[in-house]
Amino acid sequence: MTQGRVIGTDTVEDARQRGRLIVEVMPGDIVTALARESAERLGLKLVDGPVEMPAPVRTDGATSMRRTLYRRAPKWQAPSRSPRKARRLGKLALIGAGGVGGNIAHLTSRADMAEEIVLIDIAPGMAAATALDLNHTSGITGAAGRCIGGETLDLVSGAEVIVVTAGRARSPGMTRADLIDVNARVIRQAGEAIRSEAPNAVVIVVTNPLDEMTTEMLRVTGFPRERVLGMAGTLDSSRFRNALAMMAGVSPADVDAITLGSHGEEMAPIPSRATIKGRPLNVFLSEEQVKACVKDAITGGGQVVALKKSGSATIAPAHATIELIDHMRGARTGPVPVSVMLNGEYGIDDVVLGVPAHLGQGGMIKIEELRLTEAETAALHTAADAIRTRLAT
Ligand SMILES: NC(=O)c1ccc[n+]([C@@H]2O[C@H](COP(=O)([O-])OP(=O)(O)OC[C@H]3O[C@@H](n4cnc5c(N)ncnc54)[C@H](O)[C@@H]3O)[C@@H](O)[C@H]2O)c1
Ligand SMILES: O=C(O)C[C@H](O)C(=O)O
Repeated sequence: MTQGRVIGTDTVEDARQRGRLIVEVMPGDIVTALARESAERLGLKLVDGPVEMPAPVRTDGATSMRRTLYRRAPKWQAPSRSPRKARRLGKLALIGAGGVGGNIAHLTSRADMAEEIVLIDIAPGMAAATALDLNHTSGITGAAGRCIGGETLDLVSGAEVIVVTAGRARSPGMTRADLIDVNARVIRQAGEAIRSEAPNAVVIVVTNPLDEMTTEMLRVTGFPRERVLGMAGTLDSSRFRNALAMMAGVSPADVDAITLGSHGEEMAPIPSRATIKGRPLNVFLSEEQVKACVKDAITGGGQVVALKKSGSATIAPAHATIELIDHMRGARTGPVPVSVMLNGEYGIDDVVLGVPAHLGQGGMIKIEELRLTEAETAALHTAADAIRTRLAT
């Protein structure tokens, strides 16, 4: 008996809404014309395109599907993908060399991602000490990139990419929004130095509250929106995937999921676009279980804060920042969640919000507008309104 599998959409209605059918061929599948016939009967539009075959696919002689089927769903994650040939950055500057900045320095230095890594921190001696410590690893790692550290912001001069983690982290009982005043001052200082010393840089803001601080960085530097990005979506999406993988008892590499919206109370994980082993979540999880995973993603940062008592997560945020840098230097491709100023995308104007976008050497290339459910779209609008309100008060 032959089999044909049509997967990658939650429901037929969802597939209709998206206007396309996604077929994924897995090793060992027998592909027949059955899927095409079923699709046509259901009135679905098929989108032809190449499908990467993970392994040889047997066919039963039916001709219509062969090895080229339908375009794959976008992949939001790539934990197990082998790195493509990537560009090495020139000068990478890290403003803030604390928990997150120090981990970013470690990861970038270990992977020899930049010719020069400059750490800047107002804490006396701290950035210089970390830079020296990292240089001491080069005899083991063979990394050729040099690290330097100092206390003054003019060290950003000529940087190609600048990551800003300077500022206070929250303590138990605080929301990220509680940091708005204290950290806005830090962002203003950093932004002014960036504007004068590194006018062509792409800036990745990490400091919280993320969307508000990215807005402030845009305002102070006057840079185009393409060059001021906020990191949070890659972290929140990783947390969402981790929660789904644990709940379903599968490897995180089998989970594809994205989180959009604000990096705050109004975070918006997107279950309608999530898959496990290429299948909709409801194949593996109940509605209640998915809700629990959504909650886990939203509260993930707070859970770490509660456990640490002082300070917040540092390791996953550093990896999530590397994901953005990797997209910019060509080590990864495809859309990635990032906070950017919206100019009408998703029906939202003049607010920095987490959305999927393609990144390249000069920062953001293009925002990808996903078809979301009504509830998910409403969640984005709620997040946008909340950010507007916080910035206005
Ligand atoms: N966007 C995200 O997903 C995300 C994730 C984790 C942390 N964060 C945020 O990142 C920020 C840093 O977190 P952390 O854990 O690294 O904190 P941390 O306290 O370990 O490090 C912050 C560093 O900034 C330095 N600093 C403060 N003001 C400065 C200035 N004007 N110039 C240069 N350096 C300055 C401090 O000396 C300190 O070393 C916090 O605001 C935190 O909430 C955001
Ligand atoms: O939770 C925090 O305050 C830090 C960061 O935003 C995170 O999500 O880990």
